[in-house]
Amino acid sequence: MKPSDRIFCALDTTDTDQAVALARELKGVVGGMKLGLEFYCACGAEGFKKVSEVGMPIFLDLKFHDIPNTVAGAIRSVAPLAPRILTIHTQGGPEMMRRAAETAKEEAAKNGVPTPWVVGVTILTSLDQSDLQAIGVSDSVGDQVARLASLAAHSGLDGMVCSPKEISLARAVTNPSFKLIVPGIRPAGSAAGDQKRVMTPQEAVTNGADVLVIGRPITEASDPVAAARAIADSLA
Ligand SMILES: O=C(O)c1cc(=O)[nH]c(=O)n1[C@@H]1O[C@H](COP(=O)(O)O)[C@@H](O)[C@H]1O
Repeated sequence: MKPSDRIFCALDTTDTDQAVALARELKGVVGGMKLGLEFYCACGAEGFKKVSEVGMPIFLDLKFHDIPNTVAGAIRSVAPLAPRILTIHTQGGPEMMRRAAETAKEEAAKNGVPTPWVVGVTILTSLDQSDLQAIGVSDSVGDQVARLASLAAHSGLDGMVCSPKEISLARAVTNPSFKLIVPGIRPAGSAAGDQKRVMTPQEAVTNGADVLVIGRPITEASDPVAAARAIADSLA
């Protein structure tokens, strides 16, 4: 695997044509595309299929967070799209995570497509210690991420989403095949925006990230392909 294959570019847009155009330009420069709530709520499964036709792995990031039966149903609904990675929230609890992982396997077999990695979002990278306190979590961010990482691994998930700052803590409680998907990535000098727990792409990979999720530092650059190439080169 080339180092740049680790990069999934977040196409946070409501415009299918724009997403397809950028996916075509970034093909071969990064490893895959991430389509999330903004894109999917506007463009739906049809939009997903158009981006998928470009021929890169797609990370479908809908962060399912509901009761086990509803999350299993949502996974059945998107399974025919054959995403490479799917997100759910670890805070849905162990039974929800177990059902999600089982359903993804069953549906992939039924549809004759590869099973996606079902990965659990832990503590969003836009939150810091004071935000956690505001929602009644008195543990440190690191302790809470480690707790959710262990729960996710024991509940049958393929991996988890965390900030680059918690990679070592997550690794310490999971086995090496457990995938660490890492947003909150900012090349030196780029604006953090709403992200609070950030590191550079190089630092995240050195710490052990399997996948880097990078949006605005690429999509809002004056030359997105050059920006993606510079990030890829920094990993080589
Ligand atoms: O699940 C995610 O991908 C995710 C989890 C998280 O904790 N933080 C986070 O930023 N993300 C996603 O990662 C992407 C980061 O985008 P940028 O901040 O523009 O690089 C967005 O599409 C977010 O939805």
